Amino acid sequence: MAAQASARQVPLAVTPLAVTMGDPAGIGPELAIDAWRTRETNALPAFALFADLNLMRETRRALGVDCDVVAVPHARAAADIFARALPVVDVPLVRAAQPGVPDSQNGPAVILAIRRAVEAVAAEQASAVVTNPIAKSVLYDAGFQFAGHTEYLGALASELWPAQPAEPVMMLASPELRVVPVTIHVPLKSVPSLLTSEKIIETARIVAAALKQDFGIAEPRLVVTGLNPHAGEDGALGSEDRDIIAPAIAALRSDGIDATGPHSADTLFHAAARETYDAAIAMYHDQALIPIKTLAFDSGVNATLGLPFVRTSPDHGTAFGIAGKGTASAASLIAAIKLAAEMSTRRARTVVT
Ligand SMILES: NC(=O)C1=CN([C@@H]2O[C@H](COP(=O)(O)OP(=O)(O)OC[C@H]3O[C@@H](n4cnc5c(N)ncnc54)[C@H](O)[C@@H]3O)[C@@H](O)[C@H]2O)C=CC1
Ligand SMILES: NCC(=O)COP(=O)(O)O
Repeated sequence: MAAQASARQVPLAVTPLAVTMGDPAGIGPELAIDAWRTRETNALPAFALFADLNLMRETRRALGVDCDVVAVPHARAAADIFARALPVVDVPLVRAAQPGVPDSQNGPAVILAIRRAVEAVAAEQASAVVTNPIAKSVLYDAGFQFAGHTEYLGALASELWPAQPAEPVMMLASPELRVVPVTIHVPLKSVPSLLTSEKIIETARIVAAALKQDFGIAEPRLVVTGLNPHAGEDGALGSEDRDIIAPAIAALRSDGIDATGPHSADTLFHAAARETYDAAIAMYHDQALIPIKTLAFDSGVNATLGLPFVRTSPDHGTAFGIAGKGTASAASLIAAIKLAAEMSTRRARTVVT
């Protein structure tokens, strides 16, 4: 007899989120303090910050804000402390961070904070991961082998959840728009050779499943962009649209997925067009991210789909130019924290054991 599926209810109210410090010289530390300080007005769930304890105390002191910073031994302990203090799981840096001055010597601690946060979810001490921005080139100098969080989280998922599939897909989501780049952190000149029908199909399947599971959309509508101007103009302006993208859409449709295209990317993001779909699958990074960062820089959230755990992040980067000044907006981090809580709540309701 087949094993009967049953829903496992994770007690989310007492399972904090795991938030990472990001680059300690960027705006991540001050945004985490800002998010904590607005926890009541923004109705934020409890979170534990995986960061250097001294960094957080120094950041609070430099900003001159009221925020008690308390060390906790693990993420779950944050639940009892969050109402009165910012709970920090200490991940020590090797050198004191200076706002706006990235230091690759601190790269290993930045990477370790991400790993520790994911391990906390694997150990059911945290319900989801929210990452603050990292500077990729600084981490590359420290020997980081992955293009960004998205790719690193895919590797961590395979290591920590070996029995579950992990195919990380980047989505940027806001109330105005959801976009997904099929190719992510690659040079523009490599995009045509990396695009395959299989990659587009796999990405779109993951997006359709996530729109149902994580966003509660029963019948997701996808649009797929072309690669070339005017989606190739019947092959006159490039063949990828006709030979790679169109067959992928046909395969998705025959699988019952409501996908249309290839559409001209330049006319897919105006207000009336956005009403016609739940997510736009784009062929490369800037094709997807320019429209959402233009429309929704403050509310945009980067979510990694296709993993056995929930991960979100603000849509912006480390903003070294304004780090330490206390002027950075925490709106996108706050939106990321809220979305992580919503996504993990939805998943907890449908976890099958
Ligand atoms: N999730 C992540 O880890 C991401 C990391 N990055 C990294 O960030 C670094 C810098 O990238 P940039 O392209 O310069 O993008 P950026 O987002 O750091 O900065 C772009 C512009 O937006 C402003 N800005 C960014 N966030 C802001 C905020 N919260 N409040 C007010 N103004 C804000 C900055 O001051 C700057 O003028 C790169 O090394 C990149 O790898 C970029 C995007 C995402
Ligand atoms: N431009 C988006 C970005 O760089 C975020 O990448 P990741 O670090 O979340 O993979």
